[in-house]
This record gives sequence, structure tokens and C-alpha cells, in this order.
Amino acid sequence: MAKQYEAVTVYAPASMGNVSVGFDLLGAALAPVDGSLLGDRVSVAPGEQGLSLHCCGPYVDVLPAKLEDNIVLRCAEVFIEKLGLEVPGLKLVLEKNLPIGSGLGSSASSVVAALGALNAYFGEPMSQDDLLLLMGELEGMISGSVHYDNVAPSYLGGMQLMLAQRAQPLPSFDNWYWVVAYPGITLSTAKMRALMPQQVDLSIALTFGQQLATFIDASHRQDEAGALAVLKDVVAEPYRAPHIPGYLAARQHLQALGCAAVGISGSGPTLFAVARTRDEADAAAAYLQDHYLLNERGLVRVCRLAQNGIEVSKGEV
Ligand SMILES: Nc1ncnc2c1ncn2[C@@H]1O[C@H](COP(=O)(O)OP(=O)(O)O)[C@@H](O)[C@H]1O
Ligand SMILES: N[C@@H](CCOP(=O)(O)O)C(=O)O
Repeated sequence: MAKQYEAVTVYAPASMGNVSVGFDLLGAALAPVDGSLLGDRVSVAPGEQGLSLHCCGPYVDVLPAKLEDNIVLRCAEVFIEKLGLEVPGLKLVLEKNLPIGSGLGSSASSVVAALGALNAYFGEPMSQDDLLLLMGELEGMISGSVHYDNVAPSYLGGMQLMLAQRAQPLPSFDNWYWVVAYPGITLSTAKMRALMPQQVDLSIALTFGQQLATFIDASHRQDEAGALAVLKDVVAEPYRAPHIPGYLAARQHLQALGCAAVGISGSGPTLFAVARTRDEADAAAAYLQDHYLLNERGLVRVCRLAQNGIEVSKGEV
């Protein structure tokens, strides 16, 4: 008798690429403290002949007009082909909860939710390490380069450091709040990458290496002052900041409000601020709400790190 498959839904949290100090190598998953969703959901269920995709959610209108251009369908095609699966019919639903080109790992969230749901639906045929590598490849197909600093934290949770072939969790600081603000405009990751020079000066390379090494060491030793002292981006931010409306002014104000670090989330335009108390986080959020948002599509969230990565549940979206 043919195996009966059951519908499954996966939620994949938003993520901040780079975290200032680890361009393309370090990322963190986000969980709003108010319990709201900040990530896409994808469900996979038995369907009629072939693959079908239905999209819904608050940011459905910014998805590609043609369904076949949606990365979720591409994920299903690649997954099925790679594993040589016989699939009579598959019904996919994408609930698009993240804005595109935002710096919140929107495409990565769709990729992670889709591949996570496919793997769960088919009984986990792929190992965690192999699935992560596939997630990075698919993210690379649409963002202009293979980088794991969004897919790794969205899939695995917390802060993740990308080593040569696998992700390694990095301890963070439990008292930190990560306040993120998306102004409501789109900046394509590929274009924000193209702003950066192809060659990096030796002095910049040395500072980058030293800061990343110091941050990793300080995080392991829970040396908060040591970690904060180097939480700065010398590689991407100097080239990107002038292209993000209001970023430099907001950074200055947030520092004056007492935020311990401020940076660009991924390739922007979302910014993040590290606050060490809830009062400081709320003050930063209020400032950003009034001064950083450019339209009604913008959002501000006070977050902790989403420690568990994807959430798998039974049934459809
Ligand atoms: N499900 C999806 N979610 C987000 N982007 C998608 C999706 N499917 C296709 N895309 C396309 O992928 C590209 C993602 O652009 P990118 O700047 O990398 O966004 P982000 O930084 O938000 O991940 C856009 O051209 C978008 O139209
Ligand atoms: N390391 C990447 C991260 C891009 O993140 P996104 O959320 O903007 O897609 C980069 O900085 O280009």
C-alpha cells in the first residue's frame, strides 16, 4: 500500500545577517518579546497532480508576480529531484510574513521554512548538515551569492557562526535585547552587495579578523564589555550606510539613548540596536517608531534571540 503522508507546517524566524562583526559568517535568529510572528510559514500537504503553491500573509503583494519565480516552488523542485522522490501531488502554502529586501532574511526564511517542511513531510530523508548546505545554495540562487548567515540561524536558532562546512552555535548574552526597525522600503541584497569593493585593504582585513576573533572569544567567556567593544562593521557598513535613508542619524541618536551597539541588519535597510535593559529597549523602539519608519509598511520589534530556530507543527497554514 502507498505510504500516507500528513500535512506539516514549518515556521522559520527572521534573522540578522552579519551582526556587524561577521560579514557573511555570523547571523542571529529573532523572536519578538511580544510573541508576535516575525518569520514565514510554509506548509506541505498531499495534493492533486504535480506541485501547487498558494501564497497568503501580510507581505503577499510583494512576492514575485509569477508563482514559478517563487523560491518556495524552486525549493520543492530541487528537493524532489535531489532525492529522486516519486511525488504524485504536493500542495504548498506560503504565508509571507516578512517584507522582501528588508535585511531581515526574508528569502532565507522562505527557503528554510520550505525545505524544513519538505524534509519533515517526507520523514527526514536529509541530515541537518546536508539540509543546511542545500538551504545556502537556494538562498544563493536569488540573493546574488551563497551565504549562510541568514539560513543557519533561521534553521538552527540563536547565534550561528558559519565554519567551513557546518554551522557552530555561538553563546550570546541573555540580558541583551535586539531592537530591530524596518523602515518600509526595499533594498535588494544583490544591489547592496554590489556597492562593496571586490578587494579589501590589508589593514581592514586585519581589523575584521581581530574583531571577529575577539567577539567570539568574549562571547564564550561572557565578557560583555569585551564583546561590545568590537561589535562594529568595518567591511560592509561604510559602503552601505550612506544608501540607507536616516541610518546614520538614527545610529547617533540610539547611541545617545544608551544603546550599547547599533548596526545594519543583513544588507539593510533594517537596523538593529543592542539594549541591556527593557527600559532602554523600549526607549529605542519608541524613537525608531517615530523617526526611522518611512511608511506604514515599516515595523519595529523588541526581540530576544529565537533560540530554537524552526518550529514544526502538524496541519496546514
Ligand atoms: N518566497 C520568497 N520570499 C522572498 N523573496 C522571494 C521569494 N521568492 C522569490 N523571491 C525573490 O527573491 C529576491 C529576494 O531578494 P533579497 O534582496 O535577497 O531579499 P531578502 O534580503 O529580503 O531576502 C527578490 O527578487 C524576490 O522577488
Ligand atoms: N551577509 C549578507 C546578509 C544579507 O541579508 P539580507 O537579509 O539583507 O538578505 C549581506 O550582508 O549581504
